[in-house]
Amino acid sequence: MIDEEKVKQGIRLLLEGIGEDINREGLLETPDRIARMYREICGGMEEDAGEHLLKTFHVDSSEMVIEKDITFYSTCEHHLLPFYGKAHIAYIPNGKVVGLSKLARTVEVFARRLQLQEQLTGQIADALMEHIDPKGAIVLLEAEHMCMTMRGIKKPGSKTVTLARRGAFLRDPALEEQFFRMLSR
Ligand SMILES: Nc1nc2c(ncn2[C@@H]2O[C@H](COP(=O)(O)OP(=O)(O)OP(=O)(O)O)[C@@H](O)[C@H]2O)c(=O)[nH]1
Ligand SMILES: [Zn+2]
Repeated sequence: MIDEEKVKQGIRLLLEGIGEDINREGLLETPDRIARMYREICGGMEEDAGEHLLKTFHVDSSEMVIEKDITFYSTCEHHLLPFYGKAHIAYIPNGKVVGLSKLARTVEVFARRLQLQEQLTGQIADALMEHIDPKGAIVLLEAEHMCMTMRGIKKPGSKTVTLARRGAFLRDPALEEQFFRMLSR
């Protein structure tokens, strides 16, 4: 549960820490605004992916389903700076599928937390395995980390690519190849 009062106190301290005047006009509402913003960008902490993956539809096919180019924004737990990019998800149904929007909702649940990209990728794949019980799932994330671009090493344009394979995607390299082929079409 996000404690907005604590976030506000923290932001006031941060502003004082960097030498700002917390009483100047432009900053008066900033602690309050940032507390509301954290409720949004860390809102996934209060959500369970299972709620979105509850409703399933029966299918006879066990052909791969891919949802690609899902834009996501997350926050790096080391620097509290954004990392953002595209998520590509595929799974092989085992008698049931979920509504397509629910794949993007699953990405949102885990992206709207303080994260590591590798962990975010794995959590999405694990949620699909747990709640849809597919034959396999694979998640590819490509993202730019602001902590790598606007500060520190300063490498704008560098992309971090992470992959999580589960079930049949671990056992059968041909499935992984099919996923990459379909992504690049
Ligand atoms: N593996 C991984 N590392 C990340 C992620 N986001 C940020 N990092 C890295 O976390 C590391 C933190 O390194 P530290 O040496 O503790 O922090 P730092 O002194 O700010 O490091 P620099 O960024 O190199 O200036 C950096 O190398 C970041 O690039 C992520 O999602 N996954
Ligand atoms: Zn970072």
